[in-house]
Amino acid sequence: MIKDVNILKTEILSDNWYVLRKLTYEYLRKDGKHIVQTRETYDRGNGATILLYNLEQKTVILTRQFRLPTFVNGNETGMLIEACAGLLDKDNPEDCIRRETEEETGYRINHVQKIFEAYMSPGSVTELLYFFIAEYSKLMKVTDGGGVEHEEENIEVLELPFDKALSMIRSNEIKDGKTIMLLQHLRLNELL
Ligand SMILES: Nc1nc2c(ncn2[C@@H]2O[C@H](COP(=O)(O)OP(=O)(O)O[C@H]3O[C@H](CO)[C@@H](O)[C@H](O)[C@@H]3O)[C@@H](O)[C@H]2O)c(=O)[nH]1
Ligand SMILES: [Mg+2]
Repeated sequence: MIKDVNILKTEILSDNWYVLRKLTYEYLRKDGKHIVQTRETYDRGNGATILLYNLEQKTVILTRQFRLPTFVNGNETGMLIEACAGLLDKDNPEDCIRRETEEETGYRINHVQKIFEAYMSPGSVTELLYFFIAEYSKLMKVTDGGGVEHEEENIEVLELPFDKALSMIRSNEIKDGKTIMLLQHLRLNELL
């Protein structure tokens, strides 16, 4: 247990798209000694993610898009299957996820259920991610989705049988943390 954490110095190493900081801080160790350490934090704000599911069809809506960080780290095509997600900007998490759902998947949803929140990479990334689920039906489809044109998001929308999506975790075709957590939540709670 450490306590009395005190930030002594903040340096901005990069402030381009998101912000990379170098922080020097001190804390009180349990033996009473003050320790000084330096760590970097990557701040891209907070985010929200959602899994849309249909009880009758036993299907879920996922997206597929190119993710450069995965391409430079072993993902041959760079394409990643993910639950719909987006950064909060100035919205609250619920408004954000409704907006992102319509932009990325083309479904206009109203009732969303928050299930939990999680730090996804707490050793270096500040982001807190808010997790939601919601039921969808064909009637809620209002556009093709695909993401925001001017941001060149090029998002494909996938409708998959739930069991197929679960098997794609085991086969490593789905290897995005938030997506695995959401699919497992549905199974653990016997929602689908
Ligand atoms: N020009 C430019 N665009 C960038 C850069 N970095 C990111 N972007 C773009 O900024 C947009 C952000 O889209 P969102 O839908 O708001 O966020 P996201 O990238 O889908 O993030 C979501 O998923 C992440 C990965 O799982 C989550 O970490 C995050 O919380 C969020 O839920 C994307 O079009 C992305 O390509 C950059 O350096 N330059
Ligand atoms: Mg997104």
